[in-house]
Amino acid sequence: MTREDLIAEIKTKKSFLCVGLDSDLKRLPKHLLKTENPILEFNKQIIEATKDYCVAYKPNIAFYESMGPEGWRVLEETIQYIPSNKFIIADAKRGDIGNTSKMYAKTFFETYNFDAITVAPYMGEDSVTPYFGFDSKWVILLAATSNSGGLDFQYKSLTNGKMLFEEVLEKSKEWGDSRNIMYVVGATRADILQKVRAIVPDNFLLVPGVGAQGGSLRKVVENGMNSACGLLVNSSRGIIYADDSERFAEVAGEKAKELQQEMENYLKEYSVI
Ligand SMILES: O=C(O)c1cc(=O)[nH]c(=O)n1[C@@H]1O[C@H](COP(=O)(O)O)[C@@H](O)[C@H]1O
Repeated sequence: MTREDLIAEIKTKKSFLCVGLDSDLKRLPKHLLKTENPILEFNKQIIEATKDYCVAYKPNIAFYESMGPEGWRVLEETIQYIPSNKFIIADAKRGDIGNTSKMYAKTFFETYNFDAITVAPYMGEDSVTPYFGFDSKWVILLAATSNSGGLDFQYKSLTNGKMLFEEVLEKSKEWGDSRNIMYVVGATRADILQKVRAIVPDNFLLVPGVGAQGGSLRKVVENGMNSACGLLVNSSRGIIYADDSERFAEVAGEKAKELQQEMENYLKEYSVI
């Protein structure tokens, strides 16, 4: 999906919500366990219930890989089920030497037709640039992650005075631009979003960490929204596991709608729509 199409979808849906499909057999509503393919059934019902309120879906690959070949089949069928106007992110957090990265890119962009993949930048330029040879596909580089361990390296100062996450943003601007790179900045890191925006004013940011991890959507918007919105805010557990009864999909839809309505207000407040 192109940047123009993504922005158009955000304006049409009045939403910058990404629903995370971190689908775990252990957390599924019990009645689904009787169906032939519980995870696929769960995903389909979640997608049906949330598709009017979001612009993106983010299957976290670990949840599918962990099931072996059957997990990859469920992943493929899930992607096929997602409506074509949605931005689909492979949350795979890959990163390797160039020829291996190229194979990861083929896997997620060609074999599975994702729009974007999350990539760890630690191995540098030649580990990231192989993802750029694909039309309308995106790299989402980890910059300032939402987890507590994110503080171990990402905020350390380098000899040039910059923090490591700032260096990731600066350096990666030499590799791509706002048409093919997004950055992960956790909602729990809203305090550094202004620093992020000073370096990458135009790029989209993937912001996980609202809901279950406690990040504030308002703070994210105040510090990170730009004139094209520039944000995809993810919630996984807060939506998909909001209820574990037979009403789980309905409740997931309600949770997604609540976030969409808050987002619509911000999009209006910041004159994006
Ligand atoms: O790349 C990500 O999506 C990601 C980066 C990050 O810094 N923190 C983070 O939580 N994530 C992912 O975002 C999702 C967050 O899930 P919830 O906390 O359940 O909303 C999970 O799939 C995480 O793997």
